[in-house]
Amino acid sequence: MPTAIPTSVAAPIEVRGLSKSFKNVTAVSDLSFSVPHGSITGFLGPNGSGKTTTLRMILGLVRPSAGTSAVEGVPIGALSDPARTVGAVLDSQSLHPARTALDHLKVYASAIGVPDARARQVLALVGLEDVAGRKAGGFSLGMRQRLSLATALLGDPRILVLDEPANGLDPEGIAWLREFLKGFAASGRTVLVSSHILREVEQTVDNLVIVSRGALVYQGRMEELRKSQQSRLLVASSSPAALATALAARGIVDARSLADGRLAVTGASVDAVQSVATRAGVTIFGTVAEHIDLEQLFLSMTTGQYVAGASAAAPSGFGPPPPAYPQQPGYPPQPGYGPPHGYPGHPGAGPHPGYGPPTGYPPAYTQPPQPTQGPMSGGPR
Ligand SMILES: Nc1ncnc2c1ncn2[C@@H]1O[C@H](COP(=O)(O)OP(=O)(O)OP(=O)(O)O)[C@@H](O)[C@H]1O
Repeated sequence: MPTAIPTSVAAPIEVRGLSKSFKNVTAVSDLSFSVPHGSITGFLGPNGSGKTTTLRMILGLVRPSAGTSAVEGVPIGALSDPARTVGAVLDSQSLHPARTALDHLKVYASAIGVPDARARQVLALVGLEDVAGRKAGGFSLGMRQRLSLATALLGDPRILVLDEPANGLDPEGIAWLREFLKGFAASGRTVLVSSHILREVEQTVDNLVIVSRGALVYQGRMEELRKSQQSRLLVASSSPAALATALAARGIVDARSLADGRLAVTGASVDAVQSVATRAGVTIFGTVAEHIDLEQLFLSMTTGQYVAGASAAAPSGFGPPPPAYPQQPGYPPQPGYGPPHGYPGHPGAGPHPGYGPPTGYPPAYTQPPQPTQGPMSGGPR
């Protein structure tokens, strides 16, 4: 049985109307979202979309220009036991190169008031026990990432905040991280992990917050986003307007005119469109099925520069690719975000070897009072 993790009634992380400007740069703009209990929430957006700034505001390392953020219902500075509550990895480069992995962890363990023995425990959790005595300066990027993660785990936190942890990891490292995070969440804990590549975290996260230019463009479950991937037919015909009218009369209402004169029809088969066209006296010159995958959806939400995969296969003479794919119904930011109803545990995310109960994750222990230094790797900037 997993160790019971005491959870607060409040969401693990909640931000409301958060904004940050640096001189004339607006990094984050009126951002609101909440991270549900037990979720692995992906915080996604292109480079420069304000992810790091947001995470730093949540962690109390950057002062917001407006808005608030709360960890388990209170501003991070008001937490009575910050190291037990939240661990963070913001920058894996900030390790002392001359210090061994074990010594590095002991320094931080002492700073947050946990026993030295915890340093070896967390090294084992991240698979670095064999290099405990090696200097961090000689570590690969992947090993540094693991050591930073071990540092964040020292306080046995209920929440992990990770900024682009997959950066520079090879596929094996990414797969390891995925299993590690799933094990962490399966033990009832919560993860907020940022990335600029949806594909990188697609198989890891079960909840998403997507930002573009500092503002929210989507918040919801990964499953919902997956469901919204749909195919549409691009139909070239003698009269797109007449075809659209005839389709609408048969209940096929999602038909949009494209700039190249084709009609993009969702929710109908080629045969159905052909049959409606024939009855309406419209000649069909050609149809192309177009599938929208998650990455394209992500691009359309964050940059509006969706490139139609099917356009290359379109019959010649149909002009340029269609314009940006319109935003899906239900995607615009919705007011009043709260934790989704009936948020389930991660499907199939059971205990994993090397992490998670019953074998990997050690039972919680009582810590002495917290000193001044927090559990975050990398200091305030
Ligand atoms: N200390 C700062 N001073 C001035 N501008 C800043 C500062 N920190 C961030 N910015 C700017 O704010 C914007 C958002 O940056 P931020 O690092 O938060 O984005 P990001 O989504 O984390 O990007 P990346 O994935 O590239 O790290 C960028 O335009 C960045 O240049």
